[in-house]
Amino acid sequence: MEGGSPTQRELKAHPLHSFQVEPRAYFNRVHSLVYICAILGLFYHRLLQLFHCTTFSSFSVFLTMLLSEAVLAFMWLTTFSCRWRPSRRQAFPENLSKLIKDEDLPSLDVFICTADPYKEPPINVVNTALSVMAFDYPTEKISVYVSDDGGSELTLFAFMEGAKFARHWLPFCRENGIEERCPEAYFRSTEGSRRRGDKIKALYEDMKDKVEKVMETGKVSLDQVTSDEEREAIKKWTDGFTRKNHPTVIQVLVESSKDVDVSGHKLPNLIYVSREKRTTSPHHFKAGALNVLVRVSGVMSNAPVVLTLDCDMYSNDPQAPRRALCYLLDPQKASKLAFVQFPQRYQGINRYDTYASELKRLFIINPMGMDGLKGTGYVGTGCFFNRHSFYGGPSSSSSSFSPPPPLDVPDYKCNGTMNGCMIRSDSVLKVAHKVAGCNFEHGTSWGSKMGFRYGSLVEDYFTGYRLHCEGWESVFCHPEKAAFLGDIPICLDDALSQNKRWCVGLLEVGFSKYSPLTFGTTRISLLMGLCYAHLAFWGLWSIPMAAYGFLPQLALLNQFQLFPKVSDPWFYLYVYLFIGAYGQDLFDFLVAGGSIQWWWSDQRMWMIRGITSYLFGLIEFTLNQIGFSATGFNVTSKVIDDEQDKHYKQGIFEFGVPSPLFVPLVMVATINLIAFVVGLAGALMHWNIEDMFVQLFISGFVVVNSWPIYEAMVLRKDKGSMPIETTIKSAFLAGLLYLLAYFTFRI
Ligand SMILES: O=c1ccn([C@@H]2O[C@H](COP(=O)(O)OP(=O)(O)O[C@H]3O[C@H](CO)[C@@H](O)[C@H](O)[C@H]3O)[C@@H](O)[C@H]2O)c(=O)[nH]1
Ligand SMILES: [Mn+2]
Repeated sequence: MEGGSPTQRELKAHPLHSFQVEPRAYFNRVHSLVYICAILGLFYHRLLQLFHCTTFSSFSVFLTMLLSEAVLAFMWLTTFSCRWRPSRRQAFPENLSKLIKDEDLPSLDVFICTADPYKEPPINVVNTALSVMAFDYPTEKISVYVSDDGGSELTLFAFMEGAKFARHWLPFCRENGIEERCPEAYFRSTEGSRRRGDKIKALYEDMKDKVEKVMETGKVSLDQVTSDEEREAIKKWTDGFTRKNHPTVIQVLVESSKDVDVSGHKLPNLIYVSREKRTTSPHHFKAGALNVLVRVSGVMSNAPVVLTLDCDMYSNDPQAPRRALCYLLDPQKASKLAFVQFPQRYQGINRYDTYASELKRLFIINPMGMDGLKGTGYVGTGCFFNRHSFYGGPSSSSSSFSPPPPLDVPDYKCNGTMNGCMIRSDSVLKVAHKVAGCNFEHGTSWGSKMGFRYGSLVEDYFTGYRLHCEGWESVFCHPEKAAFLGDIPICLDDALSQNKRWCVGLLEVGFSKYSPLTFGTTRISLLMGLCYAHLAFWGLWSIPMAAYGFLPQLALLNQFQLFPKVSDPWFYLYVYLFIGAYGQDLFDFLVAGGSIQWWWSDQRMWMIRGITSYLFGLIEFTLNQIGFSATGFNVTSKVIDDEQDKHYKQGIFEFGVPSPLFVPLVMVATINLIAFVVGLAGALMHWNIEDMFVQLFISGFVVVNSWPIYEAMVLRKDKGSMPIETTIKSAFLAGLLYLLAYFTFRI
């Protein structure tokens, strides 16, 4: 470390962090054991049924049920590994300052990725950058790198304006003790909104207006920029410059060693990078962008600590770097610690969390479970890395946090530290352009053994997983106050498409030679491998979901019994399997600070994703494998449409677009409603309700969950209702399915 690590004695007096296994771990273990026995019972019962089948159709129906339940059981077993040792940590940043002087803190490189100015408004990206430039951390030690995969002069222009505003914003925060360092969030807050007419507010509005103006015209004209340097930069957008085909643009907007704010203090470095793109060369999406930043920053500032952020994830806690350092600088952990991950948390979630955007299981519950083993996975944003982890496995020799090696670039003589050379100097810029070129990685280990890993659409998951396989560890840092806050999709199609992309990316890992089931369980540990497998095979949820969404209902309509009747003792096994799984899920959710209402939305979205995102994800992945198509990284829109926003705030589902994802959803909703009504009427009139009770219950449960879909199909007339073509298409397909079932059950 730059100033020497704290000694054991000092650490005893001023601990940097604490760790505790949650008491519920023991309950979880016992319950899991009981549940596993129940699963074995289920298989036994299903096999008995199979042996007693007399017709081919009943045999295939029971076999489908058995296979679906095998998938459910597999997924249950993998969640069990996340429940084995849930743990909780606490960091004590107040002790850090007692052990390490500010001037001895390591420098910090922050990477912010953006990819499309029309889906990710540049003014928001600027806000994210300003919020981290204003971290409660020695400013001259911070360098912020913005990667613009959209290759847009609009984004560069926004950052030119942002750099000027930073000169006012940073001293303003410092002098007034402002906690909220993201300007937009600050001016929205009660305290900030009182600043109407203030100079700082006027400056902010002025910047925003300028950025909005260029956004409207879609172009930056040369009279909109003030200095020669800016004009030269904008001139790089020549006629042949497109987002998919353009040379590297690197613009140093603020240089710490030269530029000061309005009160004379040093500013952080701020560097805009748009890597070279050629249609002939793969660019590996976000992972590729991050690797370019690893190298460009390696040439310019080469900080030992790197923070990665998505463009919408602004800093909500200026202490976040110091919290992360409580772990990264601990001499007992340092040599093996690859990263400290803060959970993804979001602003603007509505009262019901309609689309389960909080993703509590993915971002909080499971990470707490993995943190008790070897550490949580990487989730793409809000993560502080030890730069060493980009270059290979942990070294067994060093016991403390050491400065990273200089970047290995042929003919590169600069020593790779800020003190070494000015980052605007020609020699540094020349190398920086070279390492940002699209051919630089040819024949190197970047993306395979170095940096962020290629080969999956979820580069975050894959990279974290590979680091764990190499022997690195990680830490889940989950303070009450969110360290970073991001945007959520506010219409169903966006939410489901995002999940579909994740699902494809996860399957890419699940079925690769690095599959967590084989590679992971042997390289890390059995339990860690299973935790990773739980995510990798998300797409498989769609199999039992589709089976349970259609089969029991179609069977009910044809009076075919799939489950034991109420008076049969086996009935209680199914009751327990249902209540045990749902109950444990609710329990986990509540313990992690959730409410019943949000849990309800969460389980509903789980079912919705099951037959939409996961199903389409699984199909798309299969098609990709046999070479039919290739999936790209479809960036999630962060633009707020007013009408959608209104609906979201009211908790109304937003359909609106005729998305193919909605087709199976409407089919399930329709078939379940019909099955429930017909089944109930039939049961009340002529058959015995107890025979079909389980099937009736399942249909009823789906109907209750599908309420918003019925509303959108029949009752609503607004723009967010279900497009009529989707309803017609789905009704037609549901009819076909019914006919198919009718003949199957009757042969
Ligand atoms: O070619 C690309 C595509 C995306 N991005 C950036 O990647 C980030 C994440 O993209 P987004 O559309 O917001 O995807 P999400 O699904 O919301 O992102 C989650 O999932 C991704 C993996 O699929 C992770 O990379 C993210 O960190 C994680 O928040 C954004 O800042 C984008 O600008 C790029 O830089 N280059
Ligand atoms: Mn995002």
